[in-house]
Amino acid sequence: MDGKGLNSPDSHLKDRNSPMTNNATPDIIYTKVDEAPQLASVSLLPVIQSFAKAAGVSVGVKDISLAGRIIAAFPENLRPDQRQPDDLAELGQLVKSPNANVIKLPNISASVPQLVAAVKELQAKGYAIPDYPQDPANDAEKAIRARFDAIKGSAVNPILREGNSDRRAAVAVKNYAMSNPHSMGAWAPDSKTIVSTMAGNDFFSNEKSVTLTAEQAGDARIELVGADGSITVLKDKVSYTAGTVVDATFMSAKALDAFLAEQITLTKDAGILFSIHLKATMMKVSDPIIFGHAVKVFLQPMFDTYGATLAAAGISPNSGLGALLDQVAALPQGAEILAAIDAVMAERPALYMVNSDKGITNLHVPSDVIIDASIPALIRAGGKGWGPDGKAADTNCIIPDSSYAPIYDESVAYFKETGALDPRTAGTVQNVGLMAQKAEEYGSHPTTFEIPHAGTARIVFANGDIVLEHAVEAGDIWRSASTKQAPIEDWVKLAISRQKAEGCQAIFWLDAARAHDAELIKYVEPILAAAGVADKFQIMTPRAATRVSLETIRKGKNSIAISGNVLRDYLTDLFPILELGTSAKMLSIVKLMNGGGMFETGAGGSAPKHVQQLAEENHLRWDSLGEFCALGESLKFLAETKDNDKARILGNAVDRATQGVLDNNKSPQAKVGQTDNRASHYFFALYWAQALATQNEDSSLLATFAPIARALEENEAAILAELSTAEGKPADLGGYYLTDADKTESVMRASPTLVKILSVL
Ligand SMILES: NC(=O)C1=CN([C@@H]2O[C@H](COP(=O)(O)OP(=O)(O)OC[C@H]3O[C@@H](n4cnc5c(N)ncnc54)[C@H](OP(=O)(O)O)[C@@H]3O)[C@@H](O)[C@H]2O)C=CC1
Ligand SMILES: O=C(O)CCC(=O)C(=O)O
Ligand SMILES: [Mg+2]
Repeated sequence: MDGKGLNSPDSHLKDRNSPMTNNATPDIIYTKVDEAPQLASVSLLPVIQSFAKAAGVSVGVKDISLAGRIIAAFPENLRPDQRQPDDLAELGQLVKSPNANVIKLPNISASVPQLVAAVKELQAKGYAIPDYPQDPANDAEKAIRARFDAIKGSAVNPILREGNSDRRAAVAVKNYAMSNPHSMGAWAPDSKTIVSTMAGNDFFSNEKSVTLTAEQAGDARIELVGADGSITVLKDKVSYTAGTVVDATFMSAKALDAFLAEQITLTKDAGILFSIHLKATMMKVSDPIIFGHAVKVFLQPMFDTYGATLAAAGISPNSGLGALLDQVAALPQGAEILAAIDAVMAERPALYMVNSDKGITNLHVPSDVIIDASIPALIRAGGKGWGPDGKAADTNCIIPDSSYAPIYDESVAYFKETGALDPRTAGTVQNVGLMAQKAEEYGSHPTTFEIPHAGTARIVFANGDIVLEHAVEAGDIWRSASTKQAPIEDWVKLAISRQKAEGCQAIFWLDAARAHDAELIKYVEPILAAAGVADKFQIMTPRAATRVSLETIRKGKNSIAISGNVLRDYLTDLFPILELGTSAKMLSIVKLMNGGGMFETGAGGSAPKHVQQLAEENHLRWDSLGEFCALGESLKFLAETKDNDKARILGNAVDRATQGVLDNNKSPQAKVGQTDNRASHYFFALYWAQALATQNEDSSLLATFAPIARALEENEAAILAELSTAEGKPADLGGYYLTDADKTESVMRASPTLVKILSVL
């Protein structure tokens, strides 16, 4: 793709996006993202657009990629032809309108190393984007840094997710997984794998929470009162509405460091791998700091000697060992410090590896090990992580904060006791997640602070009330999160309707002993009682709910986990990865609170490993099943909201095509020579056209698609041959964050025969 917005006048795909040429909002918005899902879109989107166009449905594109967002943030630095509009801001408005119908693919939530790399690539391509100021020295740099900070981490999802989350495996997908089980590692009862978490002085144990009265609502201030009474304003204005649940908590830096030091010793003594699992992208302020502590404590003897030198050179451990090694190498004392690092590493426990062939450790990049995907993959593998010797080994999974660690601890304990889950017979755990309007920790970015000096951190509410305050020390990580009343009520109602639809077990994963959860329970119980459905639901701590849910699905039964935002994220990778092998196949619906719909594709990420494989051997293993499911839902939603019968027929045909891809085993596989993403899109198009050609509800659609189906059938061998000619050889995409449009197109649309057949529509 080129750097221009896909809806900008000269953008490459624009010419084919004819529905975008008129000014009306397209019926459906598809998102341009990054990495593997974006590569897949270059092949799949033209299929979708041409089929939809033939049915009078327009599909437009908005660019929410990392590169696109960076370009949109610095218009004054760029030539007019390089600029592009702020599509994310536009989409952020659209999702608040009842007309919204968005298909949202996973985008990069960038860590600092990813952001820096993307900027470097753009600069090399002639975009005069400023450098990311690691340590802003003046107001101008602070302003630049603020723009980058708005792009960093989970900057897209919190803006678009104006509704709560309904994630589950479509019935066809679950049935397929049961009859075609993925491999599961065996769990040994004597596995030494453990989950370790802080015993106190963390976010969980320090949490305080309050539901605001009308008097307390309004503009509040967050401040730090020093021992001498001096007041440092941390945030001068946060606005709250009545009924909002506001939490405040902190993690003690001293307690964290002591915990990490203990874990290093414990891991070494146990002879297992050391691994830390965080969400440095979604918790973009707190978790990179925690990650930095881990890097620092791991390398403590080196920091004791050279810490001041590193600090003077502006080198922070928060960006990870990878960046630190690069920066240290450039120092005059570089060789000496690198030798000191090697000496420390030799004494430390072996590290869990991201890529043992390339020497990339758990501590290299804060966004390489993302807890929602990393721990489930380890559990799926029978509790094994990869060590530096390239061999699988038992692992200490360190999750500093204890709020959510119990779900993994209980899973590990359960599988040690009972052995791995059997995907052939397991039921499913669906999720209803509280997520709308930046609920809970999701929205805590602007209200998280690394405390500059000892004192009392507190929130002063509009009427002067101070109900949330903590004695803190320098370096402590203090954070406040809030959850509005309307999203909470909407979430409980969504849970009621999902439970009614499924008729299965439904559990609110809430801990009455946790301050925040206790406030939520005060909302949940009366709503359930008023609806007369209290007996259909249970409320359990996350640990107890984990055990009960695992026992339920082991019996082949189903459960609905009704959870807060972080657990939504964790559970919608954990259960799918165990049940289906991956979370990419999930149906992920966001019922927008103002009436629109957003259909996310899968529950996972942007699979950087897959891009690497494509570049090395021109095989893309990305599975677009999530996109197929989202497309079907989006079309059916369009049919309902706009009373569009053709959209309904198109949507039902998508479901049949998806079923066809599954039944005929046409999903991508891992190796060169096997079906890949592009070939699976051909089969999807074939089955979609066949479904439209064999329905009897709309004769014009039948007339349009019968010849298309025939042409696709007749040219199967030619198309597959064209798609596979380049397999096994390197593929040049002309970039990573900003790939070259023509090069990417020639890789991803490698069958001229297929392109020609679609061009008829
Ligand atoms: N909603 C969003 O926008 C999300 C974005 N992200 C972003 O994605 C990036 C990578 O995150 P990470 O935690 O590594 O998670 P990913 O889900 O991208 O990757 C984990 C692994 O899951 C498997 N996988 C994921 N999707 C697919 C798919 N469609 N088809 C086949 N396999 C798949 C792959 O494993 P294998 O090849 O071994 O089968 C992959 O290596 C980060 O930048 C993160 O911020 C992450 C989560 C959600
Ligand atoms: O927003 C993000 O950074 C990641 C979101 C995610 O992982 C999810 O919603 O499952
Ligand atoms: Mg996730």
